[in-house]
Amino acid sequence: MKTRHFFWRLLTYRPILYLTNLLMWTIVHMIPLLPGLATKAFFDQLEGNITFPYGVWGIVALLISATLARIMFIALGFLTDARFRFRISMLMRRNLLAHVLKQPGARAIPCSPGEGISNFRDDIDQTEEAVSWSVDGLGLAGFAIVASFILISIDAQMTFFVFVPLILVVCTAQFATSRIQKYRAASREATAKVTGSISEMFGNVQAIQVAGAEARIVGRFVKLSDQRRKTMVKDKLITEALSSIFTNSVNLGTGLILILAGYKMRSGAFTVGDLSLFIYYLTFVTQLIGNVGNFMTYYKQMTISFGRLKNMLQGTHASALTKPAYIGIGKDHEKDAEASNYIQNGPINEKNQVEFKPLEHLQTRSLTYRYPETGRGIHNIDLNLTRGSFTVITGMIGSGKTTLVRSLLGLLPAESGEIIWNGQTVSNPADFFVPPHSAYTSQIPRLYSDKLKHNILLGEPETADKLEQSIYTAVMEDDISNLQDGLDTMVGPRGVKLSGGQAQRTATARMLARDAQLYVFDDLSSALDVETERILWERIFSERSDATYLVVSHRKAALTHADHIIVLKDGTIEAEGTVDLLLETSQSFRELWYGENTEQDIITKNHSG
Ligand SMILES: Nc1ncnc2c1ncn2[C@@H]1O[C@H](COP(=O)(O)OP(=O)(O)OP(=O)(O)O)[C@@H](O)[C@H]1O
Repeated sequence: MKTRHFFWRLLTYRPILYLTNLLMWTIVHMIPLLPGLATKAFFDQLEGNITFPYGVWGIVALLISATLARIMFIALGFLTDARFRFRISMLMRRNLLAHVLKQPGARAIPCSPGEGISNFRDDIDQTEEAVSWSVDGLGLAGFAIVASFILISIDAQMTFFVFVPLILVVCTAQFATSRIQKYRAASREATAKVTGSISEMFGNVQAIQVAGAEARIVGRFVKLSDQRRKTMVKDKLITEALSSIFTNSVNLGTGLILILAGYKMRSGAFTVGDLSLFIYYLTFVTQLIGNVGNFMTYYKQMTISFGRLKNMLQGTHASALTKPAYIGIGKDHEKDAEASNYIQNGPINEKNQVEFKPLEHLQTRSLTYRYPETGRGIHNIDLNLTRGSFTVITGMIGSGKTTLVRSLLGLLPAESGEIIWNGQTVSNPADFFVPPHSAYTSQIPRLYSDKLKHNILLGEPETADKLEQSIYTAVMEDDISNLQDGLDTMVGPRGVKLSGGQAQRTATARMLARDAQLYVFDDLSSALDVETERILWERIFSERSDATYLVVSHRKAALTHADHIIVLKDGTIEAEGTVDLLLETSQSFRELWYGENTEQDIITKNHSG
């Protein structure tokens, strides 16, 4: 989609509101034609060139009325402008957020969270600004046409000198366009890097402290800030230079009018009234030039912002940004068919519309995903899970276990292959693999700054039985009784007030608080001791023996329960079968099995091999 199409879609998002806004600002810009003529009449009356029917006071009354009317229309214009611009920016932010939430979880945004925030804030503001400035065009053009007509009829030569600056400025602005784009893109990128760096620093304070890396991190931040300073100065400089060209070319025009008028008035061909009209209109021509210049600059800057917003969409058509949707303000939403659905189900209600199908058999055929950055991942994976089975995926570090689980669940977009649930292909795994079809605990638990209870329920209705049961199964009951506020304990940002094991079990309890056909665990062992993990599996089996399990682990506690084990190596299945079979046939499996207490040896061996 080209920038102009995007721009047009924004203009027509709320057509009546836009047209009302356009009308208000057209009147605001056209009204000055009247006081200009009244001022000319005032001086012509004083000079005795004309006789105005209501005398000098009639002219003064006309001037005051025109000014008051203009003030009123400016006020109305601001009201309509605010209503319009906030609607379009909210629509874009809403649609962008909905898009991010719909993306495969592990690839939701193509940049750091800080850069993402910068896209949401600055690029949308920039777009809103450009669209908002477009309402001045019609009124200013109308003013220019009528004013030129009047001025040419008085003195064509003088009129030329009024409009020379305008022509100059338009040419200069066109010439400077490529520079503006270049500097704006650089300053946006530098700002996004600084924001990204701040968010990374805040998110990793502990890692920075324990590595004693404060000085280096601050040094990097200073470097990024310095780059930003340089690009911002260039950006600001060219913007201000253009604006100064706009203003000064008009000043030049005024000077020329005064010199020319002096000569002409001496010969009596030009009246004081004519001069007042030229000077009066020139003020508005100044505004016209400034506004045209501003609009051109904002439009160019919007082109950059649009490019960055498209990048956030990761290949989805840019019309997704302007798709009409419920935005939560104004009366319009009541008419919006989506509104009631949205309020009940949230922005990604497709998930709730997938028909529930109890699991009998789950397969993957030739499932492949490679990370674009490294080309590593998984290749041609065939999985077979039957109802009630316990399948363990194991393998050395970096062998592709997490990638496999994420690709299956739609958290990564599979490059090729098929996922088949009860013989039917799952077309959109990200929407399908959620409760009640499946529940998932990731390797790194994601907790929110909220009560422990709310972190487990995460929006599920609070039923004491379910909460208690999931806490017990996740072996958390002792931890909760030892916490000062029990289930009401605030866990802090990202769960920092909990130990790694407590956070992992909170995430497990969250998963178990949801009824699901398939439970997927990605490596509980990273934060659980062997004994706690053993108890956890025992409780899970005694309470949910009918469910199906897919578990990433290299611990005996999980491997001994497995009906089927898959050994991954370099993203492909190296061996599969039961513990006994694999102990006989797979060297990698033997290393994992016998090396449980010497994991470091395996890591070293794997890396050196
Ligand atoms: N976000 C990423 N971008 C690029 N490459 C990645 C990314 N995540 C993982 N990889 C690469 O893909 C391969 C498989 O990684 P994956 O995380 O699936 O392995 P794993 O077996 O789960 O490892 P671990 O046991 O450490 O959890 C690795 O070589 C890794 O370097």
